[in-house]
Amino acid sequence: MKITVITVGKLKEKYLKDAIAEYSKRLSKYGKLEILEVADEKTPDMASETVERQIRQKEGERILRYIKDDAYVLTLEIGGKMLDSVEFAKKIETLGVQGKSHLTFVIGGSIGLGEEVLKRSDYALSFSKMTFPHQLMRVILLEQIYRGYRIIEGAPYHK
Ligand SMILES: C[S@@+](CC[C@H](N)C(=O)[O-])C[C@H]1O[C@@H](n2cnc3c(N)ncnc32)[C@H](O)[C@@H]1O
Repeated sequence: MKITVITVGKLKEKYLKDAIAEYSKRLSKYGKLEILEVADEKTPDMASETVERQIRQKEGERILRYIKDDAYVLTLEIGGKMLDSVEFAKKIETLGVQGKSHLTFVIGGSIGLGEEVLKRSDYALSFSKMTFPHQLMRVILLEQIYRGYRIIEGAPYHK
């Protein structure tokens, strides 16, 4: 299975880069992983709703260019469906059985995802009602995908 993670903005902190490198290495056993970064837009401190919508739209256009027609798209949304780790593992496994061999996860920028990206989504996935920084969200997502594969193969990691 191929997994693409589309994110907004460049990862800055070394400790996050190290964590991404570690989980990318662990995940390489299970398939091809690619992490794509699209440029973020500068968000003014006191941006109006209209300006924020325009920013989400611009970032969204960049995200959509990276989404392949055959990809099954999971957008990360606070208001999406919450799964526990076993359910998430089952979701990945079931998609594989259904022949969905290319999963694309999309993490929004600091003000979230635009409408057009949400429309392209096949599944809205929530990691809780709490808001996580988008850069940290990458690490949490990769760890959960790795955990999912370990659960699927019955390995002891998730205990
Ligand atoms: C800082 S958050 C954006 C907050 C923005 N107000 C919103 O509601 O989307 C950046 C991105 O991280 C992801 N994210 C943050 N917390 C999340 C959560 N609990 N579940 C799923 N995704 C989350 C989403 O993709 C979000 O677009």
